[in-house]
Amino acid sequence: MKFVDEATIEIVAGDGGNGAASFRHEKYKEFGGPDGGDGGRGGYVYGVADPNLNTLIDYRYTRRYEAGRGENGMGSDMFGAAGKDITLRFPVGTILRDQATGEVLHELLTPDERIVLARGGDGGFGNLRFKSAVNRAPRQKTVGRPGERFGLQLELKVLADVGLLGMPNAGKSTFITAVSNARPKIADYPFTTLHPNLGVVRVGPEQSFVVADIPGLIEGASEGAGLGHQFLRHLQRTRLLLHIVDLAPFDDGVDPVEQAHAIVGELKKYDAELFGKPRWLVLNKIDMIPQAERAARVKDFVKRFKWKGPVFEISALAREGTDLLAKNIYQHVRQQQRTEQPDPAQQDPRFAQDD
Ligand SMILES: Nc1nc2c(ncn2[C@@H]2O[C@H](COP(=O)(O)OP(=O)(O)OP(=O)(O)O)[C@@H](O)[C@H]2O)c(=O)[nH]1
Repeated sequence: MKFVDEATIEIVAGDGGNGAASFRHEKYKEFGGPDGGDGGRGGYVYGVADPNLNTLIDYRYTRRYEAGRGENGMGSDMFGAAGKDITLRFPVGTILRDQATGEVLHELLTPDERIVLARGGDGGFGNLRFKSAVNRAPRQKTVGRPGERFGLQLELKVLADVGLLGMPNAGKSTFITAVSNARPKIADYPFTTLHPNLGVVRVGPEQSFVVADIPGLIEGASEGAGLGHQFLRHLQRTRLLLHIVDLAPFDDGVDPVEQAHAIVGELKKYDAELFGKPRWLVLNKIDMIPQAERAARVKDFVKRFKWKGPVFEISALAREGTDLLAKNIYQHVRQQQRTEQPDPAQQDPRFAQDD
């Protein structure tokens, strides 16, 4: 299955309602003045960056999004009601492009950011507006203006803060499940991660980060065997890599140190920029190692792997050590984020913040 991260939709803001041409009907008065009200404005289409969404999959099924038309004006000075606005929710990291030109209109980078996608048309004027000293009974009225409409291309560029590395079966999916709201498919055989798993990890009411595994980063992936390359662009902003190691592999004769070296070798070939990111070692499945042996196993691994960076011991399955790790990750990510705020000057004025 391909990771769905692109969709094209049609955005249709509401047309304005027409103005009315009407005259007052009053008893005993032959010619009442004009009383046709204006049409209502058409509904707007808004876009919001929703931190709880991870994919654009829904936009593959429903392609057309239309706001309401403004009501027509009526007699007795009645103005038409505005058309109903609609709000489309996109995952944080969605890039919006004009389908016709391919031009990037906006990138939704900030959680809960709200923008105008398409403006509804203004309502037409009723004949009330055309009354003047020389024309007391105008029949003029205007029709509502059309709402904006265009094809919108969506591309989800997931801004993962943390990338997961590890051999198949190391427990990456289980780790994401343990700490985040994602529900990746988990199976007890290698290569289950054929598309990237993503999760938003919340460590407090307003504190979260996005974790994503890096699929197919196994031997051969750097030659294009896996889906890794496709996914690489989603990891451009990764601030930390977690190298997850199964410290208790089932197969006899499998040395976790050799496996860990293989991953690092792959990473190096795969992408120099990723290789240069800060990396932490996460020793998983410690629940399978008798308590008395754990310290020695960890020490032995670190020594033989010649590892000098941070080390965490966890059981993703039993959720041991996972909260502590998540809190440490958050602090690290936060520190780095402070120095990398998106530049608001890059935003298209047509899509300026709506207030
Ligand atoms: N005992 C134990 N089993 C674990 C732990 N973490 C993961 N597992 C098991 O290891 C197997 C593989 O876990 P996954 O989370 O699918 O591993 P993965 O690294 O995502 O594997 P791929 O999707 O193939 O890349 C599953 O049967 C998990 O239940 C752990 O901490 N302790």
